Amino acid sequence: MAPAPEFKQFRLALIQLGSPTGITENPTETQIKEANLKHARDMIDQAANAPNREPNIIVLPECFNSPYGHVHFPVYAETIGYTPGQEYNVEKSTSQSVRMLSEAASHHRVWLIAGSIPERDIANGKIYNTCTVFSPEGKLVAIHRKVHLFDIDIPGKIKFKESETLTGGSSTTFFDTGFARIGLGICYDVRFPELAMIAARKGCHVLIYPGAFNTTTGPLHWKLLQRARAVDNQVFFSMCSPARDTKAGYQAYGHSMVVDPFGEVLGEAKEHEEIVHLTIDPQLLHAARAGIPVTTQRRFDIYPDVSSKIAS
Ligand SMILES: O=C(O)CCC(=O)C(=O)O
Repeated sequence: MAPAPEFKQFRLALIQLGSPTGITENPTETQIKEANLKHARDMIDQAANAPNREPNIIVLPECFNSPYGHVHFPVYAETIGYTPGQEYNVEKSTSQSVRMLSEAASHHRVWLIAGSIPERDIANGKIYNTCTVFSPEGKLVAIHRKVHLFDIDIPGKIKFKESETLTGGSSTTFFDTGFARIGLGICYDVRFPELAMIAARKGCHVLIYPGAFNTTTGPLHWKLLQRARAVDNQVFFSMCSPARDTKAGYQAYGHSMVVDPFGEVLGEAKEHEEIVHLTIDPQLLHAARAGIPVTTQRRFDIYPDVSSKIAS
């Protein structure tokens, strides 16, 4: 593994994306996707052009091009065809989302962590919840397929079963910029500390998880989990949500945020559409690690089985 780049100060913008307005009544799926993509593009422009706060990284939320729900994933899924470590030809991509996102990243010369979209793998026919990452040259440089599928049932509150149509990814993902190593996850992945821990051990300074919690588990755990992952690993931790749409079948919690390596919330949106602009200062990471040196105090001798299933 290549050494992590030196961690330098940079600016981050989280787009808490709302639903597009002005869609015709009873729109087709094609019209909904086109409106979602156009709205995302407009908001990327807005984030990139913020005076005196031009970001180095822009983040979109989970499932930004489709409604959120297992019945929608197969309908909205696009084929990407990315192989890690191999050059990807965006011009030849059949994914309209990938083409739009690449153009937006290169137009603004910005890193783009493009939330997630439903992805169909042409080789096995399976559908994944996939985050794509674009460099300031518009190159697709990484994808993360949501590893842990959101299958929950809280009687009377919320039942959701992504596994009815989705398959979980099978790798941890990070990528290097000129100013930080960034680790990725998607939403429910935040509940599994091992994923964040592995990314931090591999040298990630900042972990970014597009997400879409709901109005039941959001108030309970959204902030708690991000603060926990930040403190466990002494890294910056951020999740970017869609804005809450009270007319949608699935109401996202909102509250996109960034937590620093001490566990303090650096910035947080409310429920509506909003762009959170923040500066990420490496000094906070260095100060947390120097003052509370857990990163050098670990007792690997007593927890070698941390990532193995313990026989019952
Ligand atoms: O973990 C939760 O409570 C919510 C997860 C979620 O909404 C998702 O994975 O999409």
